[in-house]
Amino acid sequence: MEDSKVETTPTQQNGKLDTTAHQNGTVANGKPNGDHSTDNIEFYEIPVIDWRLSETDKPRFLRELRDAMINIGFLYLGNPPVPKDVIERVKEMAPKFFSLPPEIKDTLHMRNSPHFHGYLKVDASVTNDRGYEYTDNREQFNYGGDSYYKWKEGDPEHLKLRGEALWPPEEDLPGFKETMITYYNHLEELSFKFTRLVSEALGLAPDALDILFGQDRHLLQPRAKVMRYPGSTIDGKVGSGVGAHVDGSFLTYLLQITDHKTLQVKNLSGDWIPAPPKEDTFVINLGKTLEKATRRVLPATPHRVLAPVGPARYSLGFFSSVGFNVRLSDYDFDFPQEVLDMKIARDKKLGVSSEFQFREKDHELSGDVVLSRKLRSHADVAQRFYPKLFPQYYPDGMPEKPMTGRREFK
Ligand SMILES: O=C(O)CCC(=O)C(=O)O
Ligand SMILES: [Fe+2]
Repeated sequence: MEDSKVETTPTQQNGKLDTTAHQNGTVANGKPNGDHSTDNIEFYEIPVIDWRLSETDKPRFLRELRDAMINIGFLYLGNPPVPKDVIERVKEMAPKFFSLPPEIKDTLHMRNSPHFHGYLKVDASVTNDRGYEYTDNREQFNYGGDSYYKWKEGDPEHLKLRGEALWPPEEDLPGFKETMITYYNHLEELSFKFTRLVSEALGLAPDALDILFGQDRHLLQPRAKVMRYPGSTIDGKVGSGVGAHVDGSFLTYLLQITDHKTLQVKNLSGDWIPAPPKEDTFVINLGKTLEKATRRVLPATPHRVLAPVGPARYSLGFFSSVGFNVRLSDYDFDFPQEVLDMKIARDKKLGVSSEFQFREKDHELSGDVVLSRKLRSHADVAQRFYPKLFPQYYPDGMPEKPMTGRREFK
């Protein structure tokens, strides 16, 4: 989506990839040579915040969380409260999806899901990132939980967004559905707990942000996605897994399944920093929905994945989001001056204005905003399941080629 695309300005140290290191499955460390500031703003490493501190030393946990969120936008959550065996099982199971025969994956294609769940093939879109032409390259399996609102005639169209995922037949991948849903349920639980800590870290009451979720968990829009990035070079160029983007989510919880060090995040100084997998952690990043809900106290952070050269990389994302009926512009949280001062200091250092302006669509129901992004990205689903809306989005009919070059918003 256009508004998730990231304009990048080449700088000396982020201008070129170290392709030698990349061949080995690693990328150049974004650190410039020589001295550099290690303060929170020009960060060169993403902090690990240990979940256990939230029980043993909560003030420290909240302070670390606040600093990471306001000044960085990315963090590792160490020792998250998800049973280790659940994580081990999902790491083993998730990649198996992609070894299913192509005809089975085809029956599970997203074009068969009114809820935008299911399989998407390698996307050959090209992202023009920093003047380099990268070819995006990944397969995905999108899914949701097993409890959801059931759409009925007369309901708003956006309520169709949440519904049953497309699962492979049990005999073809025994245990897959159960493993993926168990993981999803744990992540959903974590996302509620973690959001309360985010609220406290920002100096609000623990339940202040809950209002964005409403009362009914069936009317929320979280999603999960398993990703496979095949090793690639195209015409001698380094391939891209997914080009620079920010997530549309509230918060994203990422499990890096393989050892590749090809996830990179962009720091506030404009440098690309590696976010390598770390044992017993999730990478957490802030999405555009949270950025808007906090009027950019918490900015969404650009990131990208380079394609590995060699064995495929696998990852699993959980994207939390707000209720269908929430209008982001309705909320103006009362942050303490200390937090606002941090935001102002950050913006000053970055040379950007601290003024925040909503766009027109932020006054719409969040369900409609999300549906609109999805319809734009998936003309085939729009045509089949949203015939009333299709002509509005595609006045010239079905586009000849699938939409490419778009970054999908979760
Ligand atoms: O695969 C990853 O590590 C990150 C994927 C990502 O950024 C996304 O799907 O939004
Ligand atoms: Fe992302």
